[in-house]
Formats: sequence, structure tokens, C-alpha cells
Amino acid sequence: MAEIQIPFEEIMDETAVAVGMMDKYFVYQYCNNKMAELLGLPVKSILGRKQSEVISEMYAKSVGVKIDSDDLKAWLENVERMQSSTTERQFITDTVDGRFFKMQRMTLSDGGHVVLGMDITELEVAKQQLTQLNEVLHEQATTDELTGLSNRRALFDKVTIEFNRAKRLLTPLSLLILDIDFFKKVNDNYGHPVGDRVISQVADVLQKEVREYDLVGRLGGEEYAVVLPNTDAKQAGVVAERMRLSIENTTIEGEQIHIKVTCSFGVAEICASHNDVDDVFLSADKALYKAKQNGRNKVVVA
Ligand SMILES: Nc1nc2c(ncn2[C@@H]2O[C@H](COP(=O)(O)OP(=O)(O)OP(=O)(O)O)[C@@H](O)[C@H]2O)c(=O)[nH]1
Repeated sequence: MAEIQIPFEEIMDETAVAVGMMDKYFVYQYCNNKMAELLGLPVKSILGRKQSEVISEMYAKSVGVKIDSDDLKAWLENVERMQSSTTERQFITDTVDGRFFKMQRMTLSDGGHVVLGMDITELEVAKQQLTQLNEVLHEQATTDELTGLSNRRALFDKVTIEFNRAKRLLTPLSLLILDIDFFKKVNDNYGHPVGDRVISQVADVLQKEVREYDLVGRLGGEEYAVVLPNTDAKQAGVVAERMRLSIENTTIEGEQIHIKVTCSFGVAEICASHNDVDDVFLSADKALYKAKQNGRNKVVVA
């Protein structure tokens, strides 16, 4: 059988894979065009030189692989330590000019090292765009457009998480439900857009009154809920009273309009008789109903 001659040089020059070979002292013995492009240096300035020298030149000229460190010496030592301690490693590296490469490094039986790199920039960029898009979609799915507060769904999710945690850890958890009093009159007297502004400004007031781990959400219309982890009914009543006063003292300004509104609050702390989140909402809702019955602009604790 005739011996097959494989044109390695030709293949290496045409392949999309970056290929570099070093001996056991990390001196470059081979480097194809694609690897030279990855390192941002000409082939002739790579061959016969130690990896550390090549990396230092790359760093000094701000080309090739991005080195996220101010301490090049420590960075190099770390690279060589890793290269000596493992026989194979895969990782993703990015370059100063914004490309991404999936790298594979192998130690050969003679102690030499082979480094392969595949340009995956398109894939990485698509992945980043997808992540950003997911964040936007998540934001849209959980945020109330008018007020920027959490929407009903996100609020229920949060209450569910906190409900389960509180039951497990035996810590208190309170829920406030509040509703703007006689809001229909605001719409009737000033129109729907002004009504929207009122809903939005009340949301701002509520948001200012809570701690960072509390959650204010809009249940819909002119109704809101506030989740207060680690808070018993007495403390929640104090928060609700503070919110009630703050809203009462706020004037909503617009073109030639100065509107004052009040809110009624229902407060419920979770207790043994609450089997699920719906039970807590029901208790807070009943308290809110009482607040309305008792003349509005009131806080009623269940
Ligand atoms: N501007 C505006 N109005 C809304 C929105 N959602 C619901 N509404 C209005 O809010 C009003 C709520 O009225 P009611 O449920 O009768 O309650 P209320 O007038 O506040 O009376 P009480 O709650 O009993 O004090 C209705 O007129 C709804 O049309 C909204 O997103 N924007």
C-alpha cells in the first residue's frame, strides 16, 4: 500500500483552529497563523520563544489575550502552575479586540504542551444577547408598567417564598394590603391619566417607606400589597401607619391640580391557621374591608 503523505503545514495554515505547540520548557516549537492572530503577534516573533516572553510582549503591546490583572508576574506564575499541575484543561479566553476562544490545552507524553483555540465569538455574543434579553423579559414579566413596582405575579411569588421560609424558620411575616380611598372620584373628576399619576405617586411613597428586603407590589387598579419579612403584626401596623400618614401628607401636583388622597390598610401576620398564601391574603383583605367600613384612611390589623 502506498504511503499517504499528509500535508500538515497546508492543513494547519487553512484550519479555523488555532494551534500552538511548546516543548516541556514552554518554548514555542510551532504556531499556525490562527494562533499568531489569537496572540496578536507575528509567527516569527513567537517561534523559539518562551510562553512567558510571548505573553509579556502581548501584554506590553496590548494585543492578543486579555489579561485581567495588574500584576503580570503573578498572572504568569499562576498560568504556569496550572499548566504544570494538570494534563488537560479546557477554558474560554477573550482577546483585547473582543473575540472569544474556546481553548484546550494538553500535556504530551514527552512533557511538551499543545494549545488549541476555536473562535466562538459569534456563539458568545449570541449567548450574551440571550442573557440580556432574558433579563429584559424577566423584568417585563415581573414589573407593573405604570408604577415600576412588582406586579401581582411577582408579589405572589415573593409571598410564597417568604411564607415557606417563615413557616420553616418560625419567624414572623406580615402582609399589608392597601387601597386608595374613593379613587373612582379621582378618575371621574380629573380623568384617567391623572388617576394613573396618582396611582404611580402613591407607589413612590410606599416604596420610600420600606426596607430593602421588603417588597411593594401593585395588585391591580388602586390596590397594592407590601410583604414584610421578619415583621410581626404590631411592627407591621406601625409601618402601615407610617405609610398612611405619608400618603395623607403628600400632595400630588399636576397642571393646575393639587390632589390629596388617603389609603385604607389591612394588615395580617401569618399564623397557624394560615395553610397557604391565599389564607394570608384573605386575612389582610378582611382587615382592609374593616378599615373601609370604619371610615377609610385607617389601618386595621387582623
Ligand atoms: N386611572 C386608573 N384607574 C383605575 C385603574 N385601575 C382601576 N381603576 C379605577 O379605580 C376605580 C376603583 O373604584 P372602586 O373600586 O369603586 O373603589 P374606590 O372608588 O376607590 O372606593 P373605595 O375603595 O371603596 O374607597 C374604578 O373607577 C376603576 O376604573 C388604573 O390603572 N388607572
